Amino acid sequence: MGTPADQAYKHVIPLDFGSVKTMPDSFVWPESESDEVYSGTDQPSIPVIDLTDPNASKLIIQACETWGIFQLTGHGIPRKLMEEVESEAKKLFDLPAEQKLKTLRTPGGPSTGYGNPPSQASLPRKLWQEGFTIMGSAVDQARVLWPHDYQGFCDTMDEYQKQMKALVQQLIRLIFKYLGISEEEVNWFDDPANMCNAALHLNSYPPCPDPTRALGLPPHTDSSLLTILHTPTEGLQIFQEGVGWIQLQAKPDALTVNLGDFLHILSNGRFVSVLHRVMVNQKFHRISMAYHNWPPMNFLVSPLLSKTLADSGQVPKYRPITLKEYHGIKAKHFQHAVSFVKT
Ligand SMILES: O=C(O)CCC(=O)C(=O)O
Ligand SMILES: [Fe+2]
Repeated sequence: MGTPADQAYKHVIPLDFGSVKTMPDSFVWPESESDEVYSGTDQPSIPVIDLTDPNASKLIIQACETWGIFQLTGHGIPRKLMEEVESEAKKLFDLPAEQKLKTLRTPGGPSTGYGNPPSQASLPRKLWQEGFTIMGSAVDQARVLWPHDYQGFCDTMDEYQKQMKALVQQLIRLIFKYLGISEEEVNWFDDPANMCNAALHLNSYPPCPDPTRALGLPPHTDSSLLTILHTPTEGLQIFQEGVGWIQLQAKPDALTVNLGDFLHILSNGRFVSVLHRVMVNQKFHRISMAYHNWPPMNFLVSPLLSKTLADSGQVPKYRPITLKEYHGIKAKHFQHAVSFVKT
C-alpha cells in the first residue's frame, strides 16, 4: 500500500522502461483512443512557413485560423543548439531510474523536475512516457543528477529557453497585432518575472514492445498561448474534424508551433487550439522538447481583451478567466476544459 505520501507521488512516477520486456496491462489503451492514423492519398498537409518569407505574417494567421499548427523554418534558432538540447535531454533520460527519481516533481507544486505529467492521475491508463520540466534555471536539479558535471546541461537549457522566449515574443506580437490587441494591454514580455510563465518540457518516449496499444501522450490541447515544439522524429499526430488523425512529418530544421487554449480564448474562438497526441514506436527512443508559454498566472484574460472586443463589436464567446482558475478546470475536464469557459 505505502504511506499516504507515497500514494500522492505514485501517479507521477514513470515505469522503469529499461527493466521491462513486455508492456504491463495498465498501459494498454482502449482501441478508440489509439485508433489509426488517416492513410488516404488526399491527406491535407500541415502548413510549412518560412519566417523570412515576406508573406509569413499572412500565412501564419491563415494557419492559426484553419489548423492551429504549422511548421516553421527560417526561425533563426541555430541547428547546433537544437541538436545540443536534444542530446542533453537524451543524456538525462539515459540515466538510471533511481538517479532520475531524485528530482521527482512534487504533485500539486510547481511541477519542475522528473516524472509523468500530473494530469496522468485523471487518465484511465498509463503513458509510455517520462518527462523533465524546466522553468528558468535547471541548476538545482542538474546538480543532483550530475554532481560534478552539470554546467553543460544548464548552459544549453538556458540558451535554448532564451532563444525560445525571443521567438515566442516575435510570434505573439505578430498575432496580437492582427487581433488588434495593443502592446499597452499586454506588457507581459517586459516583465522580468515572466520567466515563470513559460516552461520547457523535455519528453522521452522509450522504444515500446507493444506500440499499437500504447500512447505516449493522450489526445489533448495545450493550455498555453502557444507551444514551440522541437520534434526531430515522427510520432506527433493532430486531429482534424472530418479527416481524423494526421501524422506530422519530421523536418529536422523546422520547429512546430501549435496554438493552445489561451490563444483560442483570446482570439474569441477564431484560432484553433489543436487536438494532438503522441504515438510511440518499437524501434527508437523518441525525444521531443516543448516550450509552453502562458499569460501571467493572475492576469484576467478575456476575448480580444476588453478594449478591442468593444471596438470590434463582437460578442464574447468566452468569459474572462485567469490561468490559475483555468488550471483547475483543466485538471477536472482535461481536453474538454475550454467548453466550460463558454459564455
Ligand atoms: O512529443 C511531442 O511531439 C508533443 C509533446 C506535447 O504535445 C506536449 O508537450 O504538450
Ligand atoms: Fe501538447
